[in-house]
Amino acid sequence: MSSVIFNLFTPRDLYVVLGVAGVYAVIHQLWLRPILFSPLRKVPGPPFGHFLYGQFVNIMKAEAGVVQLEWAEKYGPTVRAVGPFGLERMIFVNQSALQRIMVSEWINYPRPDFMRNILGFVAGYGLLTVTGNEHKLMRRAMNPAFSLSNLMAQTDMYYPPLEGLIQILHKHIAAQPEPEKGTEVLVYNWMSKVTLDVICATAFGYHPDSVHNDNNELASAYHTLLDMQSGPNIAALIAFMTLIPGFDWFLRTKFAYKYSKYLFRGPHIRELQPLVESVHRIMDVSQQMLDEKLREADVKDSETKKDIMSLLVRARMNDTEDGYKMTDKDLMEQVLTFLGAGHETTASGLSWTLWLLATHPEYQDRLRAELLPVIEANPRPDYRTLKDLELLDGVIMESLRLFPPVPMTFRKVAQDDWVDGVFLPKGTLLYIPIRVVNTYEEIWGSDAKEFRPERWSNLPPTYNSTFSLLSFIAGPHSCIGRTMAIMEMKAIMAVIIAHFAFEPAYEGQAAKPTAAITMKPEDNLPLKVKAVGKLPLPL
Ligand code: HEM
Repeated sequence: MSSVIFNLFTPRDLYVVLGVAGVYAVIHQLWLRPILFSPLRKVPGPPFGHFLYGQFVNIMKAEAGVVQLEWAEKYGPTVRAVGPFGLERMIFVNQSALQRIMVSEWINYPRPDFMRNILGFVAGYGLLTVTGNEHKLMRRAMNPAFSLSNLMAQTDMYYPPLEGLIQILHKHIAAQPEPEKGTEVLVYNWMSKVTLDVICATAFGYHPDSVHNDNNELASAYHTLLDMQSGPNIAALIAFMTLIPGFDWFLRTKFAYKYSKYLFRGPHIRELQPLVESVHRIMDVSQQMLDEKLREADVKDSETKKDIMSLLVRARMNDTEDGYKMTDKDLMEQVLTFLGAGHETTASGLSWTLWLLATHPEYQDRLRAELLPVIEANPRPDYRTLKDLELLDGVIMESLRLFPPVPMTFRKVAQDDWVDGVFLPKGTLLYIPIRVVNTYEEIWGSDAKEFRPERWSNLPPTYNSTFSLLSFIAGPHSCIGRTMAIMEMKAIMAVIIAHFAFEPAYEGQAAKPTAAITMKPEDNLPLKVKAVGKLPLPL
């Protein structure tokens, strides 16, 4: 047979045929499939866009979620858009679709590989990356550490770093030539230090004191990592992770760390050097924290420790019904996950809350009036006290709604399925529209984009407690740290607003959210801060 083919075609002819087939495959992937053949081509949505990058260019230019919200408002709750290299993505806003994707059929909608690789590399191959049965078992093992009783017992741990910040800000202001005029601070940087100290205390019983210590190893490594978070850098990382199998694993090796200066040179790749270095520095400190936990586990008084890792290490010693046990390696990945998932998200949430209060002074004054008597009575309010403060609750929830620290996430279709009457072929990419749903007029009303904390005391009839606020998403992969994050934000906001007033740093200042994995302020949010009230300085 092969000799017949060789008699018909010369090797040159074969090269030509292969070349033509290759060119056709590229044209098919880039244009013919999305325009003519894809089963999704008739779903309403924006035009094709850039000939190579589709709508990706518009997405990258805008704030996270804004373009997608415009599409949902223009084309309806089911939207299809073409991304880079002809790859389509679907957006579903309706509750029925979100219910299927995130809750009832969640196993058929895992996180896509590129996302798991990136998350695994920067935030550990733990709960954020596992899926299916492995996820069920891991989550079950971790749930008790996030129980309400444990969170209530941890509230006290929020205050030492916060009180350190209060003292530093008072000193800064007092040192100004005209203290009554206040001083300018980079709000995000301070919130990031406080939340790093809080997560280290609550998750590991470790006290880096980054609020006082500018050179703290962990804080400076995160600082480098977060400074690199930009749309183009994330896009480049996605491209590397998709095109080079095992690339995330390679970046984690000691070899990549040791030779990063030589390996990562040249355009688009040089950003990998600080990234690899900071991830390895974070891994080194995480390993030290874990070693300490494992040593402590043998000590008798470790029974009294309430931090999350102590609970996980102790739980590992007991037999479980399903026989699931975390290995030392699993525990190490969880350390990275708690640091990655629980620190910067909360810092961004707090920063956006202060931005909203700085630009809505009437709410700031009302909030302070609610908080002052509480903080005067007890400078370290407990869980129940914080939970019952109505305006504080409205302010935090409204901030998480308008500026969700994770503005979107992705899922892929594992097996062909139908959602809201649309056939989704295996492999289709789904954009989970967190910020879109949070500000969708059909759910929230015509003032959906406005900051109106009182709406939380009188929610619209279209509101659904699981699917109308997606800041922590829904279903088995929803944020395990949700209650902890809200509590921590409330405690920090209560004390800060009782002590200080915040104003925009300059006239015409605008919010500048990054369009990367998390939505932090691009300029680290400069704000003017002034001392208010006559509360005693924390000891
Ligand atoms: C305001 C703060 C926070 C926000 C907005 C937030 C948001 C989210 C979102 C949207 C997800 C789902 C991501 C996805 O599936 O693609 C998630 C998952 C997760 N979050 Fe959070 N988070 C916050 C704080 C925390 C804290 C404090 C912790 C832990 C101490 C934490 C730990 C996790 C973990 C482990 C997951 C993975 C859950 C799973 O797949 O089972 N988060 N978070």
